[in-house]
Order: sequence, then structure tokens, then C-alpha cells
Amino acid sequence: MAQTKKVGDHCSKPTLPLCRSSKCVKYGIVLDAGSSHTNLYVYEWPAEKENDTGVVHQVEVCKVEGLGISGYSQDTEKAGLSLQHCMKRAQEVVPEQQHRETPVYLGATAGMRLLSLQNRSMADRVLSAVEKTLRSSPFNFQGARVISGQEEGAYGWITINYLLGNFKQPGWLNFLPHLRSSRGTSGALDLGGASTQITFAPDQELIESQENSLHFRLYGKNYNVYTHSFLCYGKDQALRLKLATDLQSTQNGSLLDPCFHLGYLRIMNISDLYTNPCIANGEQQLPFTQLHLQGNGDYQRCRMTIQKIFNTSYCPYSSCAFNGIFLPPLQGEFGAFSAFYFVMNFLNLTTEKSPVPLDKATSAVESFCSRPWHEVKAEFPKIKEKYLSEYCFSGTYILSLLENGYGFTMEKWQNIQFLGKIGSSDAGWTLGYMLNLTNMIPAEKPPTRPLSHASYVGLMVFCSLVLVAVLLLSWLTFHKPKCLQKGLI
Ligand SMILES: Nc1ncnc2c1ncn2[C@@H]1O[C@H](COP(=O)(O)OP(=O)(O)OP(=O)(O)O)[C@@H](O)[C@H]1O
Repeated sequence: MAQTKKVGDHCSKPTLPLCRSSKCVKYGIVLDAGSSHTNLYVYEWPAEKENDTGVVHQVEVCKVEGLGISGYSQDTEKAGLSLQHCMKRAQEVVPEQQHRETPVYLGATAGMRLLSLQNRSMADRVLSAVEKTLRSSPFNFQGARVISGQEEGAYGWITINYLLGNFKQPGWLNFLPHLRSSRGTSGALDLGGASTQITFAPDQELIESQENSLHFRLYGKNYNVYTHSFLCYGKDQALRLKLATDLQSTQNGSLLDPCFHLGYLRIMNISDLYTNPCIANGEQQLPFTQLHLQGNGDYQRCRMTIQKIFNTSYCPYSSCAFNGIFLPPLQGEFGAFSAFYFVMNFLNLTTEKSPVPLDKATSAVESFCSRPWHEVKAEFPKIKEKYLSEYCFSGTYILSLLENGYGFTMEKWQNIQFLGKIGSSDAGWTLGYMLNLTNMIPAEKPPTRPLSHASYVGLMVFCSLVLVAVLLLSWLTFHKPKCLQKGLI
């Protein structure tokens, strides 16, 4: 990202055709092809206000069922139909006369990154099948590609700071340049199924590893941003990593798992567990073909088993997260979204007001894990069994990742806000991606009109009236009626 820097490009000009009517609205569509499914987002903004932060907002989200890493190889027909359904939905939302000018982008994330590593031709086939459908839509299809982890982190950071209005400097700050850097940005924490990203503007100038460093110039201000995407540390892949580690110590494929509720049973094929590059080839050494998992709901033990997937034994930098990856000291507020939000929201740990303290969050997860499966299932009959059965693991994983992986202490934890939406828009990388590709985030601050159009017209009318009054008065003063002048003499 830092190398190919498109964000804040100096010659940025909106690439979308300008609307003729001053009232018209423009649209953009982004598809997020994730590890479990694809989401289609429709964004809209007032035409005359592009370059204004915060005006672009989401008007529609449609879930494309089956179009995710598992669906790619399984039910392609279902995935195709679901994609067509979402494209139809987009056609209803965007007025027909604007279909041809509305850009559509597809970005595939970590699920596809893994599929490409494992089976490149399959990944290419999936992308071209999706491209074919998108090309046949009436919209202006701009391409489908796998985005890098660095881009995913960067665009997530741009999205939340754009929506929170953090890029917008109040006009009066232009006259006090020394204060301009005082307005902070918010860090971004994104948890997907296959990868997780941490992105923030650190206090220290020097980012010790080049691959974690991004430089942006946005709205006339420079940003040095740290980002890292941990592939295989999304919540689904992290569970696989944990199970693969636990399996090393079983003899017969039976596993008593503290991260699942007491009474919960799951049977998995060992080959399914090993079908991706996150897990090194340990399968051959196992003398069994199935894993019989039995829950025993014990938060403390669960946390210990999860801890094993973070290698903290080496660090070639002044400070690290885990697996030898550089992480500067945490700085400022953080917005945590995607699965961070889904899981914490289910556990009632997201509040609008003040954040739930770390010890309270820990007790809540601990008490949820200790509940027997039949009780949990009876209380939440409408929640997908896959999600419900894994909230204990996911909650514990989130606490482990944030506390031990990234070093959010009791105090720093208070700076995390779990975000589903900001205004009407979902927090995630897609909005930042579209803002960048449509050049809607300029490097320099657009010249601001000191007055709105209406105030400008009002002021002109007022000035004209004053001018007429002054002229009239002068005329009256210097051209007094002659009879009056005579009478006075
Ligand atoms: N309501 C929910 N409760 C629990 N988990 C959920 C819920 N909705 C989605 N998820 C899971 O959250 C994870 C994140 O989903 P999301 O679509 O944001 O990421 P992703 O696109 O899979 O990310 P990536 O491909 O970058 O890893 C996935 O594992 C998904 O299955």
C-alpha cells in the first residue's frame, strides 16, 4: 500500500461522471468476498458534496449466501443464484438511469488469499466466474481482485476515521497550523474468519519494519500508520490452529475441549481440518481419521489452550505482538469491528456509553462458557448452531488476542469501542476501498467556500440594497429641491 500509494494521490479528481442536476445522488457498489460469505454494499452520496468527509453512506447490504471459502468448492450454483439476487437488489436501489455510471468493485479477502495459496487455479476460476456475473450486470464493473492484508487493514482504518469525521479539520485550525495534528485518529481492529488486522497511528515516528508502515496524505495532513494482518488468526482459522495443536496430545482422536459447552459434541474429519495452508502437514502422523470433540466449558483452560497458538518466544524488534511481528506501543482510541463486534455484541459486552471494563468482560465470557450446551441452545433457538456453539471459544479468543497478543492492559482496554455500524454504514474495509478507488479522498484539503450558496446570494442582495440606499441618500443630499433652498435664504 505504501509503495503503490493511491490513497490521497496528488492528482486526485473524482473519476465518476458529474451529475447534471445539483440535487442528484451518486452511487457505488462494493462486494466483500470473505471467508464465510460475500456481502454486497451499496453506497450513496450527494453529487455536489464529494470530497466532504462523512457524506458517503451505506444504503443497502445484501448477503450472498454460499460465496465464501467453503462455498467456492461446494455449491457454486447456489452461490451464483444468490449473487444474481443481490445484484437485482442493487438494481432496485440505484435509479435505472444511473446504472451505467455506477462503479462496482469486488475485493476478496483472507479466505481467497488462503485459497490462492492452496489451489491457485481454483481461486482464479472462482474469481472469473464471479467476474462473469458482475460483467453481465448493467453497472460499470471495475474488476475483481484479491486485496492484500495490508490493504484490508488500511481501508478499514480509512473507513472508520472517515465515518467518525476524524479527517475533517475545523476551518479555524487552518489559522493555527501548530494545532492541526492535535486531532487524533482512531485505530482499527478487524476480526474476520481467516485473518485479523490491527491498524493505528502510533506515537513514535519510526515504524521499525517497512512492511508494517503506511504513509498517507489526506485532506492536507500526513499520517504515518502502522498495520499488520495476521493471516490464519481470523476466528475460524484460529479455532483450527487450536484444534490442530490440541490434537498433537491425543492418542485416539477424542478431545475434551474446554472452549465448548459441557454436553456439546462435534465430529470432524481430520482431513477437513488440514485442508488449508494455516496448518502445517501434521495429518499424516495421526493414527485416526476423525476428531470427536466433547465440550467441558472451562474458560481458564480454554484460555490456556488458545495461548499456545501465539508464539511469544522471540522478537527481532523493540516490541512485538506475537510470532515475531513488530507492534509499536498502542496509541489512542480503537474501533473493533466485524467478528469482534458480532461476538461481543452477542455476549452483551458492547455498550453505546462507556466500555465494559476488562475484568467484567472476562467474567461474562467465563460465566457463558460454564453454561451447559442444552441450556444455551434452548435460550437461543434462532441463532445458527455454528455461531452459538463457538461464542465461548470466540469470546475467549478475542480476550486472548487483545490482551496477550496485542497488549491491551486493563487501562488500554477502556479505549476499545466495539462497533457494528457508524451512522448507517457498517464498519469494515469496503467503504475505504471505494473512497480510494473513486478518488474521493483528496491529498489536499479542497478549497472551502466561505459561505453556502444561499448565504452568498443573501449577502449579495443585502449589499445591493445598502448600495442603493447610499446612492439615494447622496442624491437627496446634493440635489435638494431649489424652492426649499430659496425659502431658506
Ligand atoms: N452473527 C454472527 N455471530 C458470530 N459470528 C459471525 C456472525 N456473523 C458473521 N460471523 C462470522 O464472523 C467472521 C467474520 O466475518 P466477516 O464476513 O466480517 O469476515 P471475513 O470476510 O470472513 O474476513 P476475512 O476473509 O478477512 O477473514 C466469520 O467467521 C463469520 O462467519
